[in-house]
Amino acid sequence: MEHVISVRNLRKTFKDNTALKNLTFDVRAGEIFGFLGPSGSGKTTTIKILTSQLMPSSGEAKIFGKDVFLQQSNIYQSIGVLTDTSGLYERLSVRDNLSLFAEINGVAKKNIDEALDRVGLLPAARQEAKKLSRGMKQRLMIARAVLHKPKLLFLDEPTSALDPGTSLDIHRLLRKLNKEGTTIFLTTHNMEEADKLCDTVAFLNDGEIVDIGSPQPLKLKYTNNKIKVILKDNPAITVNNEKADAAKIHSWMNDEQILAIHSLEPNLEQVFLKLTGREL
Ligand SMILES: Nc1ncnc2c1ncn2[C@@H]1O[C@H](COP(=O)(O)OP(=O)(O)OP(=O)(O)O)[C@@H](O)[C@H]1O
Repeated sequence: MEHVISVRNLRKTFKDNTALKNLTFDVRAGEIFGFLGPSGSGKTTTIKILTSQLMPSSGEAKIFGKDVFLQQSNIYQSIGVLTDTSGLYERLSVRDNLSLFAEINGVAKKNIDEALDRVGLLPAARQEAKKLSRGMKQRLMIARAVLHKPKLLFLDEPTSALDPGTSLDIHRLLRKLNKEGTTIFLTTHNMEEADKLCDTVAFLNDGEIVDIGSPQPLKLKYTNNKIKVILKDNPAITVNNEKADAAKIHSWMNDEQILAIHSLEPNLEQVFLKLTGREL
């Protein structure tokens, strides 16, 4: 499998503060990769290094097989970066925002309407940016990041300031971009978002990856192997998912007592807590 991002023993120290300690991970072509961690764990520092905005103290970071620090000028052709919603020209229209951005960055303008269409903003092309909702602004920022059709898109907390409905909208958009072939690297501290969107998640704590994998296997790895049974005349009863407790479930079933059975598989939030002792 082709690796779009390869990071080996990456370390970043700011004076006496070690923000990243020996990070090692790979991102496969075509996946949505979630970099999860609480505030201060090193997510933005990692994105900055991967997008060659910040030098690491040591280690190696490659994008499309090329070292990000040796090939700086080429890297921006294959990546798109969205770090926050600042930097829009409030008084310009949606289309003119992209047009000016294209001019400043030497990107062809022919893709503007296609980019607006991809993010569902074509009908709003003439609207002034300052009149857009937060979600629409975020879409415009995404359109800006994908204007040159990058194969890899970096998103730092893409839904952090959005309400749940608008976040869902952005999730749908990211899935669409991913289906069209864009590999996505996103940071978030929203575990539900990561669970729904990501093919792979890496848990970052204090500058270290404490576990990495697909959400479902990760949750199963840390499951406590319990099942919750809700009976007609009783509160919920927790039993072990083991042979010894099978007879109990069988007998409740025979007596038509069972209203519902739930596995007690942990969510990613609980997995993180189990791994680090820290909430997000
Ligand atoms: N320019 C800097 N100078 C000094 N320390 C820094 C600098 N940038 C980041 N740090 C420190 O590095 C650590 C990681 O910060 P980083 O911004 O990468 O975390 P984060 O996971 O992105 O947090 P958040 O979710 O709040 O954005 C923190 O302790 C932070 O204070």
